[in-house]
Amino acid sequence: EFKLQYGAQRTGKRTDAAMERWRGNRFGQFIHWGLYAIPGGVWNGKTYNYAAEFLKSSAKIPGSTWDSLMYQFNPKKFSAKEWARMAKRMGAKYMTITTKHHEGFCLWPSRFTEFNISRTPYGKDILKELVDAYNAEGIDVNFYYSVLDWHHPDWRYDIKSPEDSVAFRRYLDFAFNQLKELATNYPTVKAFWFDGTWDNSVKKNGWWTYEVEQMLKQVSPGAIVNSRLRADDRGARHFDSNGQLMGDYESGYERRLPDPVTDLKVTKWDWEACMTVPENQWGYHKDWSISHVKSPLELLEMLVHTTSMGGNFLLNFGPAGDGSIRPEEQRIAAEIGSWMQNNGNVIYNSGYAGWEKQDWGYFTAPSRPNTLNMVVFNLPVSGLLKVKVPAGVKISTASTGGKKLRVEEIAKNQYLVHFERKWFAMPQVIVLETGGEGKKGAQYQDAKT
Ligand SMILES: Cc1ccc([C@@H]2N[C@@H](C)[C@@H](O)[C@H]2O)cc1
Repeated sequence: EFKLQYGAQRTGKRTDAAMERWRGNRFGQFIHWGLYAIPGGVWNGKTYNYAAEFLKSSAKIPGSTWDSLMYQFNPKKFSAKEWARMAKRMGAKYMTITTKHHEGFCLWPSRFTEFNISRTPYGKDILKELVDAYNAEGIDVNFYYSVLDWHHPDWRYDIKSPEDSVAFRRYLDFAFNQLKELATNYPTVKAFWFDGTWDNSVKKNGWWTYEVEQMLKQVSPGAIVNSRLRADDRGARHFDSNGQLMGDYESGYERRLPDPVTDLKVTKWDWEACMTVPENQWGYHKDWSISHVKSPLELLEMLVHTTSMGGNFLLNFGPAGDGSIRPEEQRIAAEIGSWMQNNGNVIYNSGYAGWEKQDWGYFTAPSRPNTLNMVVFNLPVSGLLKVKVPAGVKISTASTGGKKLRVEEIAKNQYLVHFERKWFAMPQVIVLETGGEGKKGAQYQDAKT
């Protein structure tokens, strides 16, 4: 055990109302929007295949050239209300917006840098427009903030000299002030999503990450921070040197999900996975033909998979420089939304059931006791859905769309739910009622071999 000053401040899940609301929201919309959306991955007629929000580095663009994109930022098609309505139709309960990505450009009129929205032709406070529009739709807003800042002269990747220390301390003060400004000026914001904290400079300043967490929770009671903000006294990140999760939820799953059989450890804490629609594009890229683009159903399965393991799913949208949402993303919002309309109850306020994963799909446990959801993605040709129950649990009924299904106990703690043998265009939900005692195991004999 290490004696830590800046390690985990709590063990176990937070149980306060703000965290229960964040947990119950389950499904969020990530939005990456900044100057990078203007070139959209193309520079001087050349398409760069790496993530569009990294174009400055992949195309080796000088800082002054990149920063002058600010004078072009004037999204004629931007409507915060339209974005919020689309997110509402999709069934998102929260939205996480990049207030400042690695490029350092701020979507709000920050007092601490000129590199912000007020100096663009657009001029207005985009963050306020988004917070107001999404909150008006009943959707919570969270802020993404990149500690890594390519624009700020005092940013350092590592601390190699006394000058680095002095400069980086100025940078940490700047970032602290910006975060306090965000928490103060946008009081309805519920959570802070930190990124760009992997460099040695931040790892050597775990104290600062601890102070930021404390400040945010003082300025904004109930505020939630992700584990990615945090480094401890010894530079350990996400989990402190004693293995305790720092921050309020684990945010290590980026473009990947935990395995429902081998990664069940994640069910012990709150966590969130964030996901791109293409293989690796967070900001708007003009050419999506360069990689696989996930379909609405692939993404819907990821949402259910995540819920089944007690996590939140943050699905990314990258609006174009003119503020429009590309057709692929509109279709995703519409198709996922059509299913969530009727089946959101298997996602919202639902989580890990603790039952063994089966091939046909996922279990989710609603807050109602003695019921369980089966979300079927892979219907077997037999139409028979295998269910293994924890010892002593009995399934009393199974129904889909209010219609009862035959439930057959075939071995100790094992059932088959008899489902229809036909093709379905969307995942099917079966509600199980449990309770009472399973039949005594006596009638099932183990083979003597
Ligand atoms: C190597 C790497 C650095 C930063 C990222 C950023 N984290 C995601 C949440 C996006 O913001 C991406 O730009 C991704 C990969």
